[in-house]
Amino acid sequence: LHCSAPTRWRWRTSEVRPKVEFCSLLQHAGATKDVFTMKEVMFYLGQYIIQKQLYDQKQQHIVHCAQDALGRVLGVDSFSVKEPQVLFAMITKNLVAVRS
Ligand SMILES: C[C@@H](c1ccc(Cl)cc1)n1cnc(-c2ccccc2)c1-c1c(C(=O)NCCN2CCN(C3CCCCC3)CC2)[nH]c2cc(Cl)ccc12
Repeated sequence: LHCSAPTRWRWRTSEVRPKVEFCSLLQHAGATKDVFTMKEVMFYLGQYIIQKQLYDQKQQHIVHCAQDALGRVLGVDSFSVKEPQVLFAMITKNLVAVRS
């Protein structure tokens, strides 16, 4: 089990406030608020990646974001969705806990 990934309970209950630029990405994907559960953050990020076609057509678990705001926010040119720990570490840098 990925110890750094939020436990299932925290996934749905604790709320986070994304930092400004990160929040505009989520709103681009259809979010209409500025406080989310982690589950919602991941849902909207998934939608963002799909809408902007950032995933590799051949290897669909690879996301290329060097030319996108997502890359600036996460601080990487690409990542694999098969490395949740790496992903959570990058994403949590852009979140402020609201209610643990
Ligand atoms: C299990 C989940 C996940 C969730 C969290 C983590 Cl840390 C890793 C992985 N996941 C598995 N593949 C994806 C994925 C792959 C390519 C493009 C978009 C999403 C996702 C991601 C979801 C999501 O909410 N996923 C719903 C079901 N997915 C199935 C895959 N579907 C895609 C398959 C490739 C072709 C496009 C659709 C999209 C819906 N949210 C994410 C946000 C980011 Cl920053 C990165 C990845 C995802």
